[in-house]
Amino acid sequence: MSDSLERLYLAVIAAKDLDPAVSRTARLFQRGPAKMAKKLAEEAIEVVIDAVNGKPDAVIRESADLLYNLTVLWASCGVQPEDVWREMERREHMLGIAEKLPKSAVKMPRPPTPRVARRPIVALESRNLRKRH
Ligand SMILES: N=c1c2ncn([C@@H]3O[C@H](COP(=O)(O)OP(=O)(O)OP(=O)(O)O)[C@@H](O)[C@H]3O)c2ncn1[C@@H]1O[C@H](COP(=O)(O)O)[C@@H](O)[C@H]1O
Repeated sequence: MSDSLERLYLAVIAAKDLDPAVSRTARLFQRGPAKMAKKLAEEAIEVVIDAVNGKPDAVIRESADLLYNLTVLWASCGVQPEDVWREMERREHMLGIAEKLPKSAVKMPRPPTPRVARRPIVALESRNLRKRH
């Protein structure tokens, strides 16, 4: 999967300076990051709608459009696919470490003890009390 995304990213980089009249990618670069972000968000919503409506074939097609628009946005903000893979590897490594830790080593923080407001202690001594007659 990462190979095909890298090829797509390179195709996007190669197309971004073409004539906007013939290249959708060049058109997106001409319109700028806000337009790219809008297209990405629209594709994400289409994926979500198709998934909720139980249309896996449409989810596949819209996911391919989503990934195309994601690579366009990466390219526009100077993010390379390797940067994303590196972050994914970092997370995988961190989770691997967490899985290997013995359960006893993982200390759960204690819930804070509720603080009860104390009333001042007043000594009641009967000899100081005046008797009512
Ligand atoms: N991989 C893709 C790719 N995936 C999806 N898309 C396009 O993105 C569209 C999704 O956006 P929309 O649903 O909004 O489509 P639309 O409504 O028909 O189009 P617009 O209103 O946005 O013009 C799809 O219909 C595809 O045409 C892609 N366009 C280009 N590429 C690749 O990008 C590279 C550069 O291509 P050009 O941009 O054509 O130079 C080439 O390698 C292409 O294969």
